[in-house]
Amino acid sequence: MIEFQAVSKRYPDGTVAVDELTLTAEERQVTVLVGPSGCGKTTSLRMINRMIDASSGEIRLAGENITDRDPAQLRRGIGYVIQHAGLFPHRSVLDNIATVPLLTGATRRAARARASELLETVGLPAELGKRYPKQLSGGQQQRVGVARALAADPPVLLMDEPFSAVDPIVREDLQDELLRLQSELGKTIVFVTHDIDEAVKLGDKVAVLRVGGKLAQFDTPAALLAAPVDDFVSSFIGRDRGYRALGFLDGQQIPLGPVSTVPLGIAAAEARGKLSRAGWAVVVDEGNRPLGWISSDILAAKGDSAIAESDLVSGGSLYEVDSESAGTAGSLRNALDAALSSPSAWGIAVDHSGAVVGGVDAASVIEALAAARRSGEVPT
Ligand SMILES: Nc1ncnc2c1ncn2[C@@H]1O[C@H](COP(=O)(O)OP(=O)(O)OP(=O)(O)O)[C@@H](O)[C@H]1O
Repeated sequence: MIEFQAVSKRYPDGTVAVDELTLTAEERQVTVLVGPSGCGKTTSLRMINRMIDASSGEIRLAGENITDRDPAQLRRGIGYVIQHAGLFPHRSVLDNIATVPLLTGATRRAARARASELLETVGLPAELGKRYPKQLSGGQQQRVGVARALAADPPVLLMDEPFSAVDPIVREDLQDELLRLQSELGKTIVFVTHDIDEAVKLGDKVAVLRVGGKLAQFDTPAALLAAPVDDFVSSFIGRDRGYRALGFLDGQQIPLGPVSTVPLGIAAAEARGKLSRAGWAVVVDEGNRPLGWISSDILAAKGDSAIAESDLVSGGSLYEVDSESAGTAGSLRNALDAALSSPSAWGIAVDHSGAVVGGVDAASVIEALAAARRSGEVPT
């Protein structure tokens, strides 16, 4: 656990970068510091490993004031990942990852073995170990940066805009990977970003800072989206917050309705009798997994021939009712998106094997939201 108690940082030129910051980053959780440029995020992060010393206040790590610790020894328990990975350009990937174990007395062989293991942990193929950083993509370099920070198995990980320099798709992959890693490793992570979407996706708790280094709000992502404390926070959170807040509400209370399904290859005449009242059916494979939609109009044009894949209208997103993956799967947002993106306006609900278990429409998602509000599950 990392506790900031009334911590301030005033630089020699008089700039107050952090002003009386008080917050606790809980053990084994991801705490995100987010806010506009210059609000003191990096300064706050670097005070934790004493790359910057606070001007006043106290930071306690596992109950101990960090100023009582030797900075070098303190940093051995704290991994640090930065934008552009900060890799040594003239060392191979494996040697980059092995840096800290070598410094702390591991043999070359043990350090390299640990480095290979970590390459796999962060999802990189072993053969990349021999390359130099510039021979990797930006996303791969960031993964190596994470592996290097994990090499000494530190309980605490500080991450300063680690994914900002990569394109949005790679960035999402890296975020998903971090969530997966975190569910296995359970580090105490403090993560800095200026991107509110990244903050609410990754954070167990999110601290929104305003310029001048003042804490505006410290809350769970769900509470932040549902009830921003003031205009600054709500404008920083931005558009669509009502929709994004649905991502934190479990869809389990939505009643699933029946969905008409027909197997691929069935004769059009037979399928006609199985359409829903609105004139649609989901075509499924032998595992009852959805392949696409068929409508009365399409069937009318088919006469008596069998339904082929080329006849299908592609479906929208799927509502994954019992997904264990990180992210918004299984949430009201997932359900609403499935309904809104479906050609029939009826979202397909699937189980963990991808098989159809029912359908969901937008109205029942809205009703589930209203029920969550009545029960106080949604902060107001
Ligand atoms: N060494 C320094 N001397 C004087 N002022 C500094 C110094 N380092 C940072 N600052 C100022 O302190 C404030 C906070 O800087 P910091 O880098 O912590 O912000 P940040 O929120 O991480 O910003 P960004 O998102 O742009 O990286 C800014 O006004 C910055 O200009």
